[in-house]
Amino acid sequence: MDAHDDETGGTRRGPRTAGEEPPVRPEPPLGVEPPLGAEPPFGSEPASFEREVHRSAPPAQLPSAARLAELRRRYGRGELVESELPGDPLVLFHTWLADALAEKVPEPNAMVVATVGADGVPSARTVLLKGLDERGFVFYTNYGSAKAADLDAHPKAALVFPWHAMERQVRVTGPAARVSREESAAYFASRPLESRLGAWASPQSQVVADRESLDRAYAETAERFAGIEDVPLPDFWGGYRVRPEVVEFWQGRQGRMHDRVRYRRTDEDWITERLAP
Ligand SMILES: Cc1cc2nc3c(=O)[nH]c(=O)nc-3n(C[C@H](O)[C@H](O)[C@H](O)COP(=O)(O)O)c2cc1C
Ligand code: PXP
Repeated sequence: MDAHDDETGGTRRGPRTAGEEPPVRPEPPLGVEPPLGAEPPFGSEPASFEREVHRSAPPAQLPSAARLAELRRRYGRGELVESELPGDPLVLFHTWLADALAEKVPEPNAMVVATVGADGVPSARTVLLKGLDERGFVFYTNYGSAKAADLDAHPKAALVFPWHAMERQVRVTGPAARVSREESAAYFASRPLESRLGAWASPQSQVVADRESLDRAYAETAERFAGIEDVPLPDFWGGYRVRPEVVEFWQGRQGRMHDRVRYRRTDEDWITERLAP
């Protein structure tokens, strides 16, 4: 069964009909993900990124403004049909996440989290969604980070799942609160050792002298916990849960006449509304 035809998903996908233009350019094949845990160990020779991007000459031709202006994609993979939408936005979210996983969207659980600082300035950055249930969307971070300071000042967040390959976007807004220490500890214990050491070693969002000082901090942390398998949860690290109050689903359509459906939480239920694209 085509995942988009799932009745609970409220979305449709079908072949292009006669007379429709083909996409401007065929999509390149998606990269093959290495198996989990296949990354080289911390401190080993980095991937070719640094050599290729930072040490080589700049590309002969930078994209011109005109070329940028021509970059666009014509959407038309699916549609959102109100009569088929589930009453609970999390049901639809799960369907869309499953679709993104099935299509091997890279990092399908990556989401942009926007926060507002005490000074009213917004900030946004990518984090990974690590838990989801009726209570909300969970991510983990350093409680001394800039985003944590923002959430201390304004405990509300906006999330964006940018599933471009699916021609889909999901937006979520709601209050954000720290998860329990037990929940953070359970998640922390599930992380690879090197990431647990990294959490201890990195004063996230602080200015540091140079790369070497970070590497030194990591090496000192590794030494401090040498032989200890159960590296404990730092008290400055843990999760946030964003309780969805508004969830908007966006499906790209032709002519920029996209489908947008917004769910708004009421005392006992959800209201759905269609928004203009
Ligand atoms: C794909 C991706 C996933 C990331 N996941 C996380 C995450 O789950 N938690 C986190 O603290 N930072 C994560 N980061 C790093 C953040 O984007 C950000 O650089 C860091 O949290 C510091 O943000 P802040 O200074 O605004 O607090 C991720 C970055 C990328 C590109
Ligand atoms: C700094 C940082 N903390 C936490 C995470 C969350 O992911 P994980 O728990 O899988 O390392 C990431 C993911 O890139 C990250 O970069």
